[in-house]
Amino acid sequence: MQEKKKPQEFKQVSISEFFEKNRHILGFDSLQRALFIMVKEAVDNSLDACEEHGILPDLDVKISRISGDIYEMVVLDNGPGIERTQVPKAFGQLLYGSRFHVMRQTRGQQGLGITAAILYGQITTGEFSHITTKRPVDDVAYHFEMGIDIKNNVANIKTEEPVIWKAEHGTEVRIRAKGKYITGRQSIHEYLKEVAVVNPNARIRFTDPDGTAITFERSIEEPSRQSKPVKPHPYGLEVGELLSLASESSNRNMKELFVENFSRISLNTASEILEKSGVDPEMRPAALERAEAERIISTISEVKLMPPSAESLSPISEQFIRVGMLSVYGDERPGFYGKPISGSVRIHKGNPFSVEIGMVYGGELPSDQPARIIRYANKVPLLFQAGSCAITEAISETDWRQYGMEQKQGKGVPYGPAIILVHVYGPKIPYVSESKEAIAPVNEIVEEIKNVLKAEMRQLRRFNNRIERNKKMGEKFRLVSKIIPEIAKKSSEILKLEVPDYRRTMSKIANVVFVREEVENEDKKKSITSVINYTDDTVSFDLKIVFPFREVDIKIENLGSAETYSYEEGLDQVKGNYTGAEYFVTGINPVLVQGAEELPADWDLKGVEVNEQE
Ligand SMILES: Nc1ncnc2c1ncn2[C@@H]1O[C@H](COP(=O)(O)OP(=O)(O)OP(=O)(O)O)[C@@H](O)[C@H]1O
Repeated sequence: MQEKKKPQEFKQVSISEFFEKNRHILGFDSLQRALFIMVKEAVDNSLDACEEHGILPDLDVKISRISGDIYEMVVLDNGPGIERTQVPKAFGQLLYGSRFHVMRQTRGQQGLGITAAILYGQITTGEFSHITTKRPVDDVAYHFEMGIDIKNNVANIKTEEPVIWKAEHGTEVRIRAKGKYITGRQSIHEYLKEVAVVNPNARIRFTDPDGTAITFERSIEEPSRQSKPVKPHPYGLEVGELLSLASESSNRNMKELFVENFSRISLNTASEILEKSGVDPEMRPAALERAEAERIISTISEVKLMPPSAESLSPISEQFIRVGMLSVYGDERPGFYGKPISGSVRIHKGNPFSVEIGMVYGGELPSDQPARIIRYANKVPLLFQAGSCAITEAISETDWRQYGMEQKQGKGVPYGPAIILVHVYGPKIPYVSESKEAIAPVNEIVEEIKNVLKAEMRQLRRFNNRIERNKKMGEKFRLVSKIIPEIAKKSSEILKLEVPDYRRTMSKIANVVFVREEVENEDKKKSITSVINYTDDTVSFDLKIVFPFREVDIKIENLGSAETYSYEEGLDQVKGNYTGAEYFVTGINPVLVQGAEELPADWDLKGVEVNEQE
C-alpha cells in the first residue's frame, strides 16, 4: 500500500526567527566578529544620538570576561537618552529605528544593529540585556532588563524600574554574549582608534578584558555638523517603489504625490512629467497601473531635474580630519600632513554622496610595508571585507608610482610610509551586505574616490619636490652663511678694522628670502617663524602658514634687505609629536624663497557645488 503523502506545511517566520538562523547576514559569523559588532553597533548609536543633539560625545566602553567565552560589553554615553516608552521598541524589535524612513546621513539606518546584538546575546547565553537611560527632562533614569520575544519580534521585558542616576542624560547598554576578544588590525581597540580619528570632538575611554584602560581624549570642543533630512530624489526611483508608494498614498492626485514625496519637484515639473508620460496629473494615485508607472520612470530619466540637495550630507570636515589624524597618528611621527581634500557632490541612483581624503606621510612611518588605508563610510570605520570595497578598488586602480610609492606593475595597494584616510558619505550608501562592512564598488563611487585621491596625492609630489629643492638651496645658503662671516672676520683682522655688517653682502650673494621655523620649549611649546630678507631689495608678499591644526595668512609688507619678520604660535593644543608647519607664498617669485612653496593654484578650490534652490 502506498504511504499517504503528508501535505507540505507552510509557515511564516518572524524577522527575529530569521535572524536567529541567519545571524551571519548581520556579521555575527564568528565569536570575534560578534563581540566586535556589538561594540560597533552601540558606539555608532551613541555617536549618532550625540550628533543629532549637538552634544560633545563622552563614551565609556568596557569589555570584561565573565567566564570561558562569555563576555560582557558595557557602552555608556552622555547622549540625549531615550523616551521610556520607546526603549522596548528601539532595543527589542528588529527593523525598528528612527532613521529608516528619513533620507539623511547617519551611521545607523536599518533599525537592526543594537537589537540584533541583544538577540545574539540572548541566543548565546540565555541572559537578558540591561538598558539604562535618562533624558534631561526626566527626574529619574529608567532601567530595563529585557530580551526579545523571538516568535513575535517584540521586546520581552523582565523588569522596568526607575533608578537614580548620577548623569543628567545618557544611555548605558549592557549585553552578555559569547565572543572572543582579540587584538590587532580588526580589533575593538583598532575600531575605537579609527573612530577617534574622525571624531576628535569625542572623548572615548576603553577598558579591555585585562582591565587596561586607554582614553582617546577630545581635541576639539565643537559639535559635529549635522545633516538635514531631505526627501528622496526622483532619479533612481524604481517602478515597484512608485507603484507601492501610489497604492499606499493618501495624496489626492498624482501631481500632489510627486510634490509631497520627492525633492526638486514643483507642481509644474510634476504636471510636465505626468503629461509627457500620458498620465493625467489629476488621477488618483491608487489607480496607477504598471505600464503607466514604467512610462513615468522613463520620462523622469529624460527630464532635467535639479540634482539632489547636499544638505543631507555630513562630512567629517577638513578641520576634524586634520586634528584627528594629528592627535591619533602624531605619536607615529609622520613627516608630512596632507591638506584634507573633499570632492564635489555626486549622484548614485538619485542619491547624493561625496568623498573626503586625508593623508599623513613619511617621517618615521614604515616605508617597507603596504600603505595603511583607513576606510570610512558615513564616519564609521570599515575594518572587514576590504577586498570587496569600492575604496580598495579605487586605491588598486590608481598608479601610485608617479607619487614616489612602490606598486607592483602599477596595480594593487601601494607600499610606502603613508596612512591614507578615505571617507565616502551620503544618506544612502550602497553596501555589499547588511553588516555594512564594505561599500559596493559601483562605478560612480569608485571614479570619484580616484579623482579625489589624485588631488590629495598631488600634494605628495609637491612635498617630495620641495624636500629635494630645499636640500639644494640649503646647501648653498649654508656655505654662504659660513664663508662670508669668516671672510669678514679674517679681513678685518688683517686690516685691523672692526668687523663690518656683512648682512647686505650676504644678501647680494645669497639672494633669497629665507623662511624657517624654530620650536621653543619653555613652559609651553611654541613655534617661531622667521622670515629673513637676504636679497638686495625690499620685498612684500603673502605668507600662508599651515600648522597641522590650523592655517594662518600673513601679509608681509616692505621687508627691507637684511630685515627679519617674526611670527609666534603656541603649540599647547598639539598632542604627541609636533611635525612642523608648512609655508606657502604668493606675490613673490617663489624661486627667491627658501623654505616655502608657491601656493598651489587649486588651494582653496572646492568641488562643483550643487545649487541649493528648489
Ligand atoms: N545610545 C542611544 N541613544 C539614543 N538613542 C538610541 C541609542 N541607541 C539606540 N537608539 C535608538 O534606537 C534605534 C534603534 O537602534 P538600532 O541600532 O537597532 O538601529 P539603527 O541604528 O537605527 O540602524 P542600524 O541597524 O543601521 O544600526 C535608533 O534608531 C535610535 O533611535
